[in-house]
Amino acid sequence: MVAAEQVLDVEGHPCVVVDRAAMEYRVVTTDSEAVAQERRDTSFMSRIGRRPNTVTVRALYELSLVVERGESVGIIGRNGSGKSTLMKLISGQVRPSSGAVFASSTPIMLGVNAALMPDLSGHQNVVLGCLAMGMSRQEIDAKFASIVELCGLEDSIYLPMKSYSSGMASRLRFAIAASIDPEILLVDEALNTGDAQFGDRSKRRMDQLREQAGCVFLVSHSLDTITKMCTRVIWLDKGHLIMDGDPSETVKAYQDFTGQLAKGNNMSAAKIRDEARASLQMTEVLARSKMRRSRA
Ligand SMILES: Nc1ncnc2c1ncn2[C@@H]1O[C@H](COP(=O)(O)OP(=O)(O)OP(=O)(O)O)[C@@H](O)[C@H]1O
Repeated sequence: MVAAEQVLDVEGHPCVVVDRAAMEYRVVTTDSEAVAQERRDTSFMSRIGRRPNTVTVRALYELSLVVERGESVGIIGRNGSGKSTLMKLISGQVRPSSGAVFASSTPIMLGVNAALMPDLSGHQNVVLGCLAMGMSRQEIDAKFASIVELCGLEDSIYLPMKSYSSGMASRLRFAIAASIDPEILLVDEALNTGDAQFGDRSKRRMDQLREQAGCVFLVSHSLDTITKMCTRVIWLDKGHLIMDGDPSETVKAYQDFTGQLAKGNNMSAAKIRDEARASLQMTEVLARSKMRRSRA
């Protein structure tokens, strides 16, 4: 029930608008009881065309967000809460099962955007990856040396990708994605691997990109990093949006929640989560860029 509502006029153009987006996956399972339960819970009509041994995984329940230029949005939550799914929806890697996601320009997800070809050399993959991000051949030639320097693969850049270790491949992927200055930058820290030396170099480039970007989304399990770097924090739990607001307040509530869970106080943890969710200001996206927020 709506207790109070307010209309927000969003100034200028938002960078990202998530409009009632939800994401569910159909997955094969060997748990016959789960399949039977799903059959009991769903209508015959909705099961037409589905494979019989599959169940639905709800990665993200309906969620709306408006992110403006200048915002640095941290996304926190336990394992499996939907953080990477939200990032993939924003980057366009996957389409929502329902709802829509709009972006003012192509979002760049550091580390995973480039789909590399194992039979091609690192050099050829740099060219392909950069072309795919919309760069011209001249721009690629001009940036090639700095890409190689960033990934530190001077000795193997002309060798086939299939001869790279997984760390080397992920460094190349990062360097390709980091070679353009995106307006919308997505960083999923869990996806970035590499040794300590690369860690320093990639962090410097990430800081640079963050400063230049219009808006940044950051997934990290380091709450310190999130508090330091973000102007707004979103807490997700089991696919539900729990909190969306001030970094210190949101991180504190999340820490209280996980602290209670760690002590085995599941009821207290659930209370913290439910109270946070009860005071969440829901965003509703209205036609023609008018956004309305109402307190649920
Ligand atoms: N491709 C997929 N197919 C089926 N289920 C998926 C897929 N990707 C994610 N899921 C499920 O969706 C839910 C959310 O996953 P997601 O990766 O978004 O969580 P996360 O918050 O990023 O987790 P983590 O902190 O462990 O990286 C999980 O239950 C996961 O099993």
